[in-house]
Amino acid sequence: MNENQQSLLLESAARFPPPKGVKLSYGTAGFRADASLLESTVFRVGILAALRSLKTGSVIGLMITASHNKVSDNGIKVADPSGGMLTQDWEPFSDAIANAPDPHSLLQLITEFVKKEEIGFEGRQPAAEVLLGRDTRPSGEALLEAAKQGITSIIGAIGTDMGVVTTPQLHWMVRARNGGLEASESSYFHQLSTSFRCLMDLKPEGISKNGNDATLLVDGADGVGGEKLEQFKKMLAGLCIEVRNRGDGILNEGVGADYVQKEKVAPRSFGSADTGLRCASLDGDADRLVYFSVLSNENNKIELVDGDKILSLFALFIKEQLSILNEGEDKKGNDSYQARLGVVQTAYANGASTDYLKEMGLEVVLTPTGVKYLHEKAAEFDIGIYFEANGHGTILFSEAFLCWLETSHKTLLSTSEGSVKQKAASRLLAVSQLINQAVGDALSGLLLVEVILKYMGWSIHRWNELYHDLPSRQLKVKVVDRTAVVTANAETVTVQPIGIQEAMNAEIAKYPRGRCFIRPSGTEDVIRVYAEATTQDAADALASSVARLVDQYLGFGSS
Ligand SMILES: CC(=O)N[C@H]1[C@@H](OP(=O)(O)O)O[C@H](CO)[C@@H](O)[C@@H]1O
Ligand SMILES: [Mg+2]
Repeated sequence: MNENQQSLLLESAARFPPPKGVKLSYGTAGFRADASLLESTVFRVGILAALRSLKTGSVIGLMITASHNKVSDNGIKVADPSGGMLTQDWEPFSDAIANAPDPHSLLQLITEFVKKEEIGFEGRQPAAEVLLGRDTRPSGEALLEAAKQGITSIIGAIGTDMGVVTTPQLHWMVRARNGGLEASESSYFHQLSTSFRCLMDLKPEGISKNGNDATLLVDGADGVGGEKLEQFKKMLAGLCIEVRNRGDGILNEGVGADYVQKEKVAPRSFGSADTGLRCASLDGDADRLVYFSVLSNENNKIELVDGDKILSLFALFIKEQLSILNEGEDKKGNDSYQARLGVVQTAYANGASTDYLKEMGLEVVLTPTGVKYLHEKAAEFDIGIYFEANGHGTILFSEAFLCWLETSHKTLLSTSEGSVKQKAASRLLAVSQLINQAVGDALSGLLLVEVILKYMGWSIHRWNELYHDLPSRQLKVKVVDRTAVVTANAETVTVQPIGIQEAMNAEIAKYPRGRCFIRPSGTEDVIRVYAEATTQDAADALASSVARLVDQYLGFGSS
């Protein structure tokens, strides 16, 4: 780095002093905190994004959002060239610069990192480009400006403001730009609506209705997703959507996918008048989706159709299309492609969903919590479907498989057998266009659910009957130091503190089909406890006894 660059960094960093006594970490999903604490972090992540763009020679994304957190919080996440999450190799650097106490120590960290990563400052003009987006939080505009100043304190880097967008829209745009395509909201809406229409046109004739033609009611969490869907729904012929909570109330307060999934109650503006209808809920930045239906007679209680069931529905549909494509191919010895279809879940997936997927003959892989881990694993399959129980997930298609699919789609003969197969190939190609390949996306996920329900002729209730969830309970325990809990085997086993797993095993053994694990949260200062058993009382009792163990081993009275 030359002297001009160094003095520009020192001068601009001096305008964004970090708050005293606050330690931030990149965490499960970027930096998150009260918005008033974030200006300097966001400025510094702007520098990081510009460096990442220089290093990769590609466009990078920066999204200002705190997702389902309260409206006074905010946060920042980085999108890598593929549109996926920032490479985990750069997380320690992001933590280090976010916490550097003054401009000189910041400059030193940057200088060392640039040298280690061999980042060159010469070449193309502009040398680096970062796409910026934000959700509807009032603090977003000022934070976006701070991020822009971080970007432009790297000479030759520019920041392009994409305005108020959902998190998945921004990731999609980064992926599109790096693939040489147009990165705009209209091209995103165009791709989704075109592939949606294509799938609707390919649904089999004579499917019985089962009530799935009724209006879909959507809870927009009073955030960006509701706004966008209200705009977008006009382009979706054949689907009737009513969006509620689209920004007139307080973001995430008694609304949104996180609230609905964790509390298992209907969000604000939904009630007994909606009993039995098909409803969906988005989170604050529209990267999570759950479905639900209000139960009659019971106070705001719902039938929850969570991420595990969305995953199961997708897996069922994809598997069916693959078997149509491969029918009879073994006998003929043609160039059929045995696509590897796999599903990825975390330990939070309901045990009944994992059993169901295994019974379908699918390869099921567990990873630690956090989309970055699930996404990485899903990318190892030809078709990898991943979902967290909370509704974040997508389907990834390998380049090799898509290439084969496009070729066979073209060459399939228009014999009766060929046309059936050609339709299956068309459906899979349309799914790869509809479903966001960069990151979990509530809007594209919702369209795929809707089209599959239409294809099957299923109501939300029929879908929910795929399997019955085992009763479960989640608890949080405050401890002295949550890093004292160390887990292994995708967080299913606790290796530290020593002895706690054996004590947990003794509790688990008391309940038929009992399952329980603990882990430190990556977004809150707590230990999370998850328990599952054959009855709600048993799941509650198991969770409480393990929470007591956590408190004994690690709580404030333990030392
Ligand atoms: C049990 C649970 O829902 N955990 C969530 C939550 O992470 P924790 O590390 O559990 O706090 O937030 C993450 C980011 O949104 C999400 O990926 C994850 O699934
Ligand atoms: Mg979110």
